[in-house]
Amino acid sequence: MLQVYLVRHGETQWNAERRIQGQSDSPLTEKGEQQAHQVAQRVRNMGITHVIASDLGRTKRTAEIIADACGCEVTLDPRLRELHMGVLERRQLDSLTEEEEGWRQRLVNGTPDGRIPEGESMTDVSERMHAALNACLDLPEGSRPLLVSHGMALGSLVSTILGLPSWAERRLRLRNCSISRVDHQHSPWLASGWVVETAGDVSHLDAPALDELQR
Ligand SMILES: O=C(O)[C@@H](CO)OP(=O)(O)O
Repeated sequence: MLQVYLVRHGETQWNAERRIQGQSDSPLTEKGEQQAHQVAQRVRNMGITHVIASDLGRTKRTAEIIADACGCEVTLDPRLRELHMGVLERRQLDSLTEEEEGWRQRLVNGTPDGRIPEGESMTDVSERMHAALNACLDLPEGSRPLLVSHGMALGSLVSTILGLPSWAERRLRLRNCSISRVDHQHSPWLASGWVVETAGDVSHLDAPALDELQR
């Protein structure tokens, strides 16, 4: 049975400032670096064979710290990027106008194909996340990959595996450097395909950062 670990990157400067990142980027804070080391300690003896990360700086840095501890290389996969948040990227959440907040709400509350102008829909992000996850099925027998990605991207993946709409990600708390795990099972009795083993585990972190959108 293929087991795939899913890790959200460490806290960034803009997470701490409640600034929307999407496919824009900001560096890990000191706390974010510390969280990445704590995940690395947690997974270093778990037999991870591949560390695959979104190509944004915050995920790359988190992945490097984890890969270093696991003795593997980082591979980049742009399909693991965060949802593109269009014209609202780089903006501070509390500075949004009523109209802008409306775009964001329509997106997170599941208006079909809702998107921020110039951004992606939740369906777009969950489709590319599933493609990246399914690519793990082509790895050699016995592989145990760990993917480093983002809050909404991972949330939409886990939600849709559960059979929920992609915007159910708002109901999942995937904090910075949380670990989730999904397994691919073949079973004549249970559901075949991807199943969720764990979501949002932060027991390895001494001080979980508060998610910027959940404070
Ligand atoms: O892009 C962002 O601002 C947040 C949204 O949840 O995602 P992440 O910090 O996981 O990249």
